[in-house]
Amino acid sequence: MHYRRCGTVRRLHLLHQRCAQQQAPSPVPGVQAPVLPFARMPGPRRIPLLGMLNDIMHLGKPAELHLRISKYHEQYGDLVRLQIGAQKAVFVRDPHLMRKTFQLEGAHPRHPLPESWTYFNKKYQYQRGLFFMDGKEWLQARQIFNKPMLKDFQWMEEPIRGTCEATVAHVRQRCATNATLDGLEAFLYKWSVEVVLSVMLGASFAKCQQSPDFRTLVERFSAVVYDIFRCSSELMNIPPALADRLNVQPWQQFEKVVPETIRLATAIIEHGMEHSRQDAPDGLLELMVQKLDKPVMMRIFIDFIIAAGDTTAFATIWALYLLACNQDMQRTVRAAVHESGGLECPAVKGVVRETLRLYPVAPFIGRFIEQDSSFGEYSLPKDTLVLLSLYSAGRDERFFADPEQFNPYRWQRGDVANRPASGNTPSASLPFAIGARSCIGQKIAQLQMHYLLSMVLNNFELTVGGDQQEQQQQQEETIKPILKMITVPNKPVKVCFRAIQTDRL
Ligand code: HEM
Repeated sequence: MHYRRCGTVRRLHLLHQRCAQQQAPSPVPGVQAPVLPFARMPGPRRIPLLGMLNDIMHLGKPAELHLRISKYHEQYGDLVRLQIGAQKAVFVRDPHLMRKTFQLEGAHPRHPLPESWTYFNKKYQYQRGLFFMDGKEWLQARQIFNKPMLKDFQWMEEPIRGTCEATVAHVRQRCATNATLDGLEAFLYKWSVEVVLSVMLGASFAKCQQSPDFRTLVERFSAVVYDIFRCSSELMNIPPALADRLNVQPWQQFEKVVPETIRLATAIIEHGMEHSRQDAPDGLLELMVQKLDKPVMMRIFIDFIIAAGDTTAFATIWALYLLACNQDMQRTVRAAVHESGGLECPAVKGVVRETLRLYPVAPFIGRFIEQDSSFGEYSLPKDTLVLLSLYSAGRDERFFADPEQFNPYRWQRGDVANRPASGNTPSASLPFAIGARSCIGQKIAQLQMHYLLSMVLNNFELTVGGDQQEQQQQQEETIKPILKMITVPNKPVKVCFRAIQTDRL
């Protein structure tokens, strides 16, 4: 599938780059380039009288923020200064400065939080998990999970593989009569929730799954976690205090589903603990029970599931979509999976990296800067919010050759043919962030996506949009990424899974 940057925009971009180069202070060997004041950083002008209203208007529809920011980068360059309400903010597209952002985050990195959640947490004095913690409390909790989840994570392979096998068997059943898997989002949500539960409970998860009560709990739990995503994304369009005051429907629903999630999560944990293998505990829950009080354990557990649900489900939808739209590449990757005989061959890893480059689930990772610093040629005041423009950087031809092309092989070392003259720049795509506060679920997400995609390629041929060629073309042409907290398709993606003869999973 090709998306091409329009010629005029590209010309404007090159023109701007040239102007920026001309304006930049000329570097004299041995002499540090002068640091320009923050106020000189380019960006759209703020009209003082309109203040906040102007900020909101020039940012446009929240669902299209990634496009608006891309336009600003075309217009102003790799750094764009913006005032968002009272907050000084900078959008950055340059890979070197994106990495530098994580060096400026300090020992207890702070990131922006979704307003609907912070409002809700405050209203109900509700304590949350890792994503919402700060300072020492965050660091203490985080240190418990770094080693088992990011460093020595091999123990997670078995439970995750088991859950993916069960999911693919389920797809086979459901697609036996109708190749289009209806309700793909909800289906993959349940899979994400089950994967995290299998990591939490270890081998006991399969045992718990034999109980119909437990299965009903998990089913219900996945549904409410999905509801949470739906309401919070609708609440993006309205300040939460106003949503609460007007008692709008998504707010009412939000207030209903959050306590329900807690109730169900408690029931699941209690069931899991009751049935866990006391002789050989092998899940994360065991470690949490040893190291954390029950209330803290609960909130971290629930937040793992909330963080896992939408991110992995939608990243996988995008991966399936890209494979389904690119038939030749799909066949090549399938052949590579067959040849490797495993579930994590470089081609499949490339599919995941490529998917997250084109559709970064979190398109604007943010960090508040800990102290006055220099940033490129500018100074950056303490507490400035730096936002990484992952969507724009991932589609920039300076960093990726033929950037709109889905090419999982560009990530393989030594693949000279697919490298741009200036080289591929992997650090222009940081979908899980880096540094002390990067995604704690990165390995879970990667393992589960590698396994599921390999199994799917072994078992099915993927197409989009239904049986008719016309329907397929329509889906390819009209599916666009929009922001609903994370990057999602603007309408449901229809993927057809046509079973192929195989003796492997
Ligand atoms: C494709 C899937 C995923 C992507 C792209 C993703 C991306 C991210 C990113 C970019 C962050 C950093 C956000 C920031 O600092 O502002 C983050 C944080 C986090 N992620 Fe993920 N994530 C994914 C899956 C998961 C999964 C499966 C889990 C389950 C454990 C998870 C749990 C978390 C948690 C708890 C945090 C907060 C960490 C902290 O603040 O210390 N994520 N994720």
